[in-house]
Amino acid sequence: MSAPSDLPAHSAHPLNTTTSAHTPVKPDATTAHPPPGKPDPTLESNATQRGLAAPHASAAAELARLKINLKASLRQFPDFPEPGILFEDILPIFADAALHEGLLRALELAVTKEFGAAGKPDVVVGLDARGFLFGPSLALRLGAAFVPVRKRGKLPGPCETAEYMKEYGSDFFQMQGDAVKKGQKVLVVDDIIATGGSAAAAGSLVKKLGGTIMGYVFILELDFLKGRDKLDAPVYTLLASQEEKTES
Ligand SMILES: O=P(O)(O)OC[C@H]1O[C@H](OP(=O)(O)OP(=O)(O)O)[C@H](O)[C@@H]1O
Ligand SMILES: Nc1ncnc2[nH]cnc12
Repeated sequence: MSAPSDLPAHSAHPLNTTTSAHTPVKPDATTAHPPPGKPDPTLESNATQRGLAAPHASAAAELARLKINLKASLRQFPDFPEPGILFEDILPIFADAALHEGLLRALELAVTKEFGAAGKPDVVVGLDARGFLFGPSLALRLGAAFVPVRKRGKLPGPCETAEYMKEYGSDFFQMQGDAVKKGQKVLVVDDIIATGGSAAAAGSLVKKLGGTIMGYVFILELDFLKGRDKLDAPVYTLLASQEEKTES
């Protein structure tokens, strides 16, 4: 049902000897990053903009190259937000215009490949808060509407509510009652699937509103938590991560 990422999980290595609990650790990058704001010529999307696209490069090759660049940019912070959690920081992607563009291109290619047979989604549903970083842009590229799932108390008007457990604690999600119309095809997107509690709660809200879930799309997956087992529609993860619980 799902399409596992084809990149190996990395192990985290401290970059320096500072002992702060929240010092980032970063995998050994295999690719040199361009400075922030400078387009990375290895990203086909930028090459295309400059008229340099390799005409014979397939979508699969482009996706594989984008994934390598994206993966190399991620950082990990041990013991955040609490002891025992190795926090995966996706924000470096958004701090670099070429990586940001590369993420959207990679997701567009992946969604078309993995979910294209089911047609175009009517709605992309993004989860509060990191699903908002790329959900609206992806929706635009796919020609779909964007609808947020928010933490409780943030949305006006009649709402549906679902309580859920996540890797660190419990919370409540809400959607506006008219945000998804009966029968609309919905793609649920978020940065990370850990225990799967957040995504499952979002899925339950979409179904309460009458939507049909085409699938779930994540940038990263903490494989060892088996979160995808909580989801009853196809799951696609762009980049693999943390196959086993890491001692920090
Ligand atoms: O699979 P799960 O165990 O449910 O965990 C995954 C969720 O946890 C994080 O969000 P968080 O609630 O920390 O909120 P934030 O996006 O506002 O930081 C992440 O962005 C996912 O939404
Ligand atoms: N380990 C983790 N890193 C970043 N976000 C998360 N959400 C749940 N678990 C997480």
